Amino acid sequence: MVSAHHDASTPPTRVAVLGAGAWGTVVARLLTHHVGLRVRLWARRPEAAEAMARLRENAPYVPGLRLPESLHVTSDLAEAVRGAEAVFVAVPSRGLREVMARLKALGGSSALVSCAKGLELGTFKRFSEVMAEYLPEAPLAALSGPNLALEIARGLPASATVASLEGALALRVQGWLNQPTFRVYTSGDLIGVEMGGALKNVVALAAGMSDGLGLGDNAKASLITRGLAEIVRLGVHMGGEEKTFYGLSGLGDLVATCSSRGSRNHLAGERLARGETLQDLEASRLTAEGIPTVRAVVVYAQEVGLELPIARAVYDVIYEGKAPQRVLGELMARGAKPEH
Ligand SMILES: NC(=O)C1=CN([C@@H]2O[C@H](COP(=O)(O)OP(=O)(O)OC[C@H]3O[C@@H](n4cnc5c(N)ncnc54)[C@H](O)[C@@H]3O)[C@@H](O)[C@H]2O)C=CC1
Ligand SMILES: O=C(CO)COP(=O)(O)O
Repeated sequence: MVSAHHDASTPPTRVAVLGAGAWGTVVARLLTHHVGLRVRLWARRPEAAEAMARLRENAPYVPGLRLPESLHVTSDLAEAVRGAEAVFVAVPSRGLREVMARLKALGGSSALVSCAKGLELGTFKRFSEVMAEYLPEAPLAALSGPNLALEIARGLPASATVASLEGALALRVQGWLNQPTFRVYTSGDLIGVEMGGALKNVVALAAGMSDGLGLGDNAKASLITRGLAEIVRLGVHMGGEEKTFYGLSGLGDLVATCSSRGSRNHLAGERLARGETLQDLEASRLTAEGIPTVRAVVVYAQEVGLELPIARAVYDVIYEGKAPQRVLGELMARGAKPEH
C-alpha cells in the first residue's frame, strides 16, 4: 500500500477512534495509512482491547483484517483522546450518550467526527447534534457513504463523503482518509449527509423484507426508488440539500445497503420476513440502526404531517407486529397518484 507523504520533521498529529466494532476498527485502519497520524482505537471492554493489541486483529468483528503495529488499541478513554486533534466516534447509537458523557468529563478541544448512522428516538436529533449537547465548542463533521466495513477491510474500493460546516475540518479529514482504495469527497451539507446515512437503513430493512419474501428485483428497485423519494422528502424538510441525497451519502449508500447480503439492516429485514420479531433481533445484539431510527422517523412524521409510507410499513412490522407480506401488499394497494 502506498503511504501518504509526511515530512519527518513535523510532529505527528494524534487522532482517536472510539468504538472497536466493525466500523471503528476499519476507520482506524484506514487512518493508519496516513504516516503523519498517530491513531489510537478505543474499545470499551479491556479484554477486547488487550486481545486486539496482542493478536493484532479484531476477529469477532473484522475477521482477517491485520491491525498494523502503529495502531494503538486501548480501553482507557483518557489515554485514547489525549492530545487528539480529532475524535472519530464510531459507537452505535445505543452507546452514544454514554460515551459523550465520558468525553465531556475528560474535557478537551478535539474536533468530533460522527461515523455512526441514525437518528435519536425521543429527540429526533442527528448524532452530531447529540454530540454538540455535550461538547458545544467542538468543531463537528460526519463521515458517511457506501461503506460496508467488511468490504473495505478486504481492500476493496469504496468512497465516502465527509461533511462539516467548517470547510477546513472537512478538508483535513479528507486528507487523512483519502487513499487509493478509499476516495473521500467533502461537503458542507452536514444535515443532508447525516440524514441520508440514517434514513437509508430504514429502506434497507424494507428491501431485506422484500428479498426475504422472494419478491424479486423489480420490487426491490421500486422500494429503493420510492424510498429515496421519502428520504428526500424528510431530509429536505429537516434542512438538507436535495442534491446531497442523490450523492454518495444518499443514493450511494442506499443502493449499497439495500443490495448487500453484508448489510445488517438488510439481514434484519430478511429475518423479519422469516417471522422473527423485534425481541429476536434484540436478543442477537445485531447492530441494525434502522430499527430505532424508523421509530424516531414515524413519531416525527406523524407530528409534522409528513407522508412516509415505506417507513410506516417497516415500523408496522417491527413495532406493531404486522406481517411483512401484508404491509408490502398494502404499499401496492395505496391510491393511484402521479410519480412526482
Ligand atoms: N459496519 C459497517 O459497515 C458500518 C457501520 N456504520 C455505523 O457505525 C456505527 C457502529 O457500527 P458497527 O461498528 O458496525 O457496529 P458493531 O456491531 O460492529 O460494533 C459495535 C461496537 O460498539 C460497542 N458498543 C456497544 N455498546 C456500546 C456502548 N454503550 N459504549 C461503547 N461501545 C459500545 C460494541 O462492543 C462493539 O465493539 C453504527 O451507527 C453503524 O450504522 C457506518 C458505516 C459502515
Ligand atoms: O452503513 C453501512 C454501509 O454503508 C452498513 O450498513 P449496515 O449497518 O446495514 O450493515
